Amino acid sequence: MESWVSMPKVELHAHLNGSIRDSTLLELARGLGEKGAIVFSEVEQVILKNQSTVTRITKEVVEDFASENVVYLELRTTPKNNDSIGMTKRSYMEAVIKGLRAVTTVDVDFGCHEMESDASDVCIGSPGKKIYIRLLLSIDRRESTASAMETVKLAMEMKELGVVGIDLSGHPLVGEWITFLPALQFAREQGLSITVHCGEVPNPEEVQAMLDFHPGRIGHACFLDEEHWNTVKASKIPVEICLSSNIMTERIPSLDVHHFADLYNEKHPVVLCTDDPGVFSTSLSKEYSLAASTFGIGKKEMLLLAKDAVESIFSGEEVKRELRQIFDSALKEL
Ligand SMILES: CC(C)=CCNc1ncnc2c1ncn2[C@@H]1O[C@H](COP(=O)(O)O)[C@@H](O)[C@H]1O
Ligand SMILES: [Zn+2]
Repeated sequence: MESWVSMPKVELHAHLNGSIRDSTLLELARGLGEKGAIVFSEVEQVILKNQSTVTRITKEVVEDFASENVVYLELRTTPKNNDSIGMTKRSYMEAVIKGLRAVTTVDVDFGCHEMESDASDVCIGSPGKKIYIRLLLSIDRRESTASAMETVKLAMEMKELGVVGIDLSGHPLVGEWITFLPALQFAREQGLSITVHCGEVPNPEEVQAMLDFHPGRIGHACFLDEEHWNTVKASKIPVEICLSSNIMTERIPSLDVHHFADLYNEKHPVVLCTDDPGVFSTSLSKEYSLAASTFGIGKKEMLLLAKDAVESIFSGEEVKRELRQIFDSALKEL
């Protein structure tokens, strides 16, 4: 395990509230009583209680990813309104940003070089270990077009704080693509990148509509037919691969039939990700270890796979260049 932990890695598909530390989740969930299995809706209620919890969770999630040598993290979260406690989508996101600023174990770069003012306040920490954090704001499939649009507008206003894109997630059986399309189109026009949870359940019409939109990346891609795959491959849309998530949610019956193998063999851009490390008791290092042992991939090839993920990030050329250097030095040390 140790070599997978020490290997530099890029994480592009992690939901903030699916990444809560077990110990923190237990502490927060204690109030839920002895109910056994913890379900998202209940956890969400606990999280929604106050913004200092959001700040704490964010700080810990970033520190946990940094501790396993994730050097670039695109963290996604759904901005939430909760009238009863005076939480707005904006104040929720402010609590997230506060959490990024509270990180102490590692230097956090969240795009502060793009800040027009107050740069010294944003760029904190001491020289040494560094993690790039960029944010994706998620639209939940339960949301209306207006609510989705509100999230996109918030994302635009937060570009200077490291927001680089929009994600579409939530229960795959809820909501219609047509509801989210106007907001996603608007996001693209405004220069935001887009990733969508695509084909988590069989829904060929929606998968086709998503691919016609040509998102910057797609997540999961468990239920794509041959024609869909031809489109994905021809247009080189990178696929966020979440092995443990797909197995534990029974989207894929077993790892040996997972589409990762075909995509990897065809040199299609794939990025290993955790999805919800807290929910699926995993980590990015564990996902690397799992992929290596299941598909018989050696250390060097895994490091090259991690390096290739750099080409699929939503940050610009400057960040990519710096990340490539990190991987090149790691490759030299192998
Ligand atoms: C059953 C399960 C966990 C499946 C994993 N696959 C997923 N598919 C779609 N949306 C998801 C998934 N995991 C997390 N999310 C989204 O991420 C949210 C939690 O993170 P956040 O509150 O956005 O910070 C969930 O409420 C849900 O909207
Ligand atoms: Zn996901």
